[in-house]
Amino acid sequence: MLSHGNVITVSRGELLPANTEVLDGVDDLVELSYLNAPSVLHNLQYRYNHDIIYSKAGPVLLAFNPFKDVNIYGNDFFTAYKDKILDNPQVYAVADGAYNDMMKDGENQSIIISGESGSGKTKTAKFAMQYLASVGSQNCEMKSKLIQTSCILEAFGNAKTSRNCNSSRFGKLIDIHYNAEGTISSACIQTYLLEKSRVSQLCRGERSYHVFYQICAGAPPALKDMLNLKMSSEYKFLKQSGCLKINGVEDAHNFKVLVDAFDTLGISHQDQENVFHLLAAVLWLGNISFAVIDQEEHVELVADEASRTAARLMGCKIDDLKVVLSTNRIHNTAEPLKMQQATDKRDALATFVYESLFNWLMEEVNTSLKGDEQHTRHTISILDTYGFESLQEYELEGIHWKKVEFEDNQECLDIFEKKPMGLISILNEDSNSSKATNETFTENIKRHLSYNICFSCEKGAFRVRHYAQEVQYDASEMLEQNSDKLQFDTIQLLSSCKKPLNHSASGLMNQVQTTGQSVGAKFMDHLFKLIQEMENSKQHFIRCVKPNTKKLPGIYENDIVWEQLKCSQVMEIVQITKSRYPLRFTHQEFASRFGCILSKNISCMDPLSTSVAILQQHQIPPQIYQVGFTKLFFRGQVDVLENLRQEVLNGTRELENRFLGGRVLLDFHKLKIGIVTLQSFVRGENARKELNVLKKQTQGITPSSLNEHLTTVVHIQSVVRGWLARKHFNHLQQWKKSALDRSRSRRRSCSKNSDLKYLSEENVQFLPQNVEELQKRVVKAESLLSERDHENTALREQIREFEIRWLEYESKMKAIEQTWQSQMSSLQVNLAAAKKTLVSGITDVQIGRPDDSLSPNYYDSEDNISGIQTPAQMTPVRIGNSRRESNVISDTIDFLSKEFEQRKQHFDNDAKAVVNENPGRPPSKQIEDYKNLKKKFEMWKKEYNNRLREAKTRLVKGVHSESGDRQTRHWWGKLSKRGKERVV
Ligand SMILES: Nc1ncnc2c1ncn2[C@@H]1O[C@H](COP(=O)(O)OP(=O)(O)OP(=O)(O)O)[C@@H](O)[C@H]1O
Repeated sequence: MLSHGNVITVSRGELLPANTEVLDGVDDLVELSYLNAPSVLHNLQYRYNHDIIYSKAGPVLLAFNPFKDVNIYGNDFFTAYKDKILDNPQVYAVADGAYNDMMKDGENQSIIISGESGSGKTKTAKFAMQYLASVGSQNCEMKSKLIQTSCILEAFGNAKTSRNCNSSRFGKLIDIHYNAEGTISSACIQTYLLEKSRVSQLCRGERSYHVFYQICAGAPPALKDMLNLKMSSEYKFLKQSGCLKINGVEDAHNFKVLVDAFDTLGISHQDQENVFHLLAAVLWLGNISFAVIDQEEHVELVADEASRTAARLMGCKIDDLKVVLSTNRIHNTAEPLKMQQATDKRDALATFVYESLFNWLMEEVNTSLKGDEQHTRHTISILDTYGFESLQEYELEGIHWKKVEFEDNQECLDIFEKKPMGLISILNEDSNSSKATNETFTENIKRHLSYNICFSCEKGAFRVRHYAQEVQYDASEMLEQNSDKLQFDTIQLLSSCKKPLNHSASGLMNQVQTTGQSVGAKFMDHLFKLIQEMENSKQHFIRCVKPNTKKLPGIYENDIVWEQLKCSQVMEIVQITKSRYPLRFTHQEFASRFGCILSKNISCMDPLSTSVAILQQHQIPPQIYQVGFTKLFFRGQVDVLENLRQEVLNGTRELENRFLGGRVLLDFHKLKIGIVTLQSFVRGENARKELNVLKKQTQGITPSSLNEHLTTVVHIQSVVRGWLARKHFNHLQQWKKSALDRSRSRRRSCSKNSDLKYLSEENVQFLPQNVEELQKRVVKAESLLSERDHENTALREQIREFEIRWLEYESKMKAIEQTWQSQMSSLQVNLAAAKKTLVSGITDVQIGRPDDSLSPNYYDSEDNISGIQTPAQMTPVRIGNSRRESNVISDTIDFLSKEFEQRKQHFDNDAKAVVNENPGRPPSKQIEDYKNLKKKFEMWKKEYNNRLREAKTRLVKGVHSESGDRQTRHWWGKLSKRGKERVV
């Protein structure tokens, strides 16, 4: 049954009363009127069944693990909480509260997440981190890096346990640093106490670190070849627990996600390769086996695939590995090891390599998260450890309060941390002593701790009664486990390895060796540093609760939940919150914060009086606050005061803005006036300079000469104007005159029409009115004139073209004429020659000179080239026939000769006429005339040639006998020869 008292208890499986109060919409357990275990549990169950996984227990956020995806995260919810649209309990609300407090109060903040394994701490921390990364992320790169770190941390630091398939096997503190504007400047992740024994030892059904299974399943073939990587079932370290897979988890896919995260964080491919080498080396180290070599069961490393591959991947010689793992070097002598010792040494080496790798990776992650650290102002830390609250304060301050007793854990804590003889101190001392054994250690703790009521000791073990329950510890291996030392030869081996990460590992190892810190000492060191950090920040608590052990959604096990609430003392916290004064200010703080809303002048008042005066002036009910000696205590936020302060601040800001605005305006006007004055000075100066330049330029010009110039200009203007006026006048006169003439002539022709007289007079009178008309005409005439001008220009251009062509034609005609002339002269020559021959022939006939040289072929065929042919109408006459016939031939020749002269004259005249008499005739027409003339000439020439040939025949046949033949032949032969040489 339930019982109330100092400690609230509920027995396992007990049913809750049916009438327990359930308040729909009550987010905070503090609001419950019946604050007892059943009502608390009933309300939480009700909420859980309605998928409301977050509730408040005073200052603590209770987060129930839903074991399923609930749609309350992501961008929309982020915005809703950021913009205060939603304010119900949620991890985003806590993160937002921390961020706002940091910005408002300028204080570091911490979110402390606690809960048992599998309750959802890692998930909750991830959501908080995502919110804080987004709210302060103008730096998107930093945001994605921060989010990607979870993936690396989980791969290397999480494993499947019996309680949680993704259990974090290390503690972590995530520090997110912000600048004054609230933007992330950098981040840092500190990790604590990795469970390194998990590398070599696994409980049944559990797994080693996820990354081993991921690399075996997801490494690409080339990488697998390089590392000689097998399936996870081939490695002793992995297969020993009989669990290689997790339902619903894709190891191969997660390997790709891991590599992406490495890339996002800027871890080089070479470093990634080194990391994979060492992971494979750890797996192959686990497969190294030993063979017994003597009677005393000493062993030696077997040089097989496992040892060879492990040595290769670590970058050391297999012989060195063999010596280190098979012997212990003590004072320059190598002592052979037995099977267990050799196996332990091998496991220690593998474990150490993995731990060093983990630490190196964290350093790399932090290097990548380093940003603009110079501008860091404040930090929000996310931690998974529970905080503490001091209640002694109320008494010291003289505050009246209803004391809530809750079980003090100090006795239990003393067992571990009390100095000089707490468990950790004794453990450290004995670990450093060469004489200490497990037995002496057990004796020691029994002697020093038996006084503590929470401690009891048995043979080889001891028991501690913790707040939740009693735990038995096995003391037999504590000394060994507490020592973190590697043997010297192992360190030497690691230092000789070629893989760069091994060097950093050995560097880390040296550090451990020199500081000589044991596991316990390191733990305490970390713990105290953490507490210090938390104490210097404002804390926000999240308690994760696991609703069932089956890890299934929708199942709410009251006793499991109750145990967790009990262990975290949730009921006490709620009761304390209800009865306490969580909000407190020193009098100085309160007076300086709210002094602005006090109407009195506070300059001469002390802080306490000011605080009291503020409370009184604003009638704050005394039941919600108490005045201590140095501080004021409030049950909650004093909204009235906060709102008033905000109003005053807003008013002041407004006033300040206006004042500043007014000042800026004033300054602006002053500046403007100054600028205008300056501009006028500059313009004046420029004008003066220009004037000086002008003065210099016009130095030679005196005012009198200027006047003369002016007079001359005016005179010219008046002359021009006069001339224009006269011209216009003359024009008008002429027009008038011509109009009168026209009217007179019309009058004469129509004398009957007496009106014409008046009409002309009218016209004359009408003239001035027609000026406009005239002007129009003038404009028209001008435009016509300009048109004509254009036409003229075009015509001129045409004429020029014609002239050019004319010159061309002229030269052609001259050439034709020359040809003509030459043809004519050739004909003339022929004719003359014919004449001469004829005369001499006649003479020869008359004196009877014989000539045998006349050949029957005496005449050449028609001379086609020269066009010279035998004269036509020349009737051949036999010499000696008659005198009359020779006269006829002579007449014919004369006639031909005359005709030739006449024709020549005609053709010459015609040719000249074509060129000279009609120069306006287009050249093409002239060419045509020429062609016609030429045709005529050709026709005449042909006909003339026929006649000439005829005359010649007659001459040859009739008149010339033998002697004439020789002469003619001589003439024709010459003519023919010449004709061939001539070119027509
Ligand atoms: N808010 C949540 N929404 C959905 N599932 C959740 C939530 N919180 C926890 N879980 C589920 O519970 C599992 C365990 O959660 P988580 O790993 O965060 O527990 P833990 O407290 O960190 O455990 P450990 O201490 O062993 O690391 C998660 O893998 C996830 O399946």
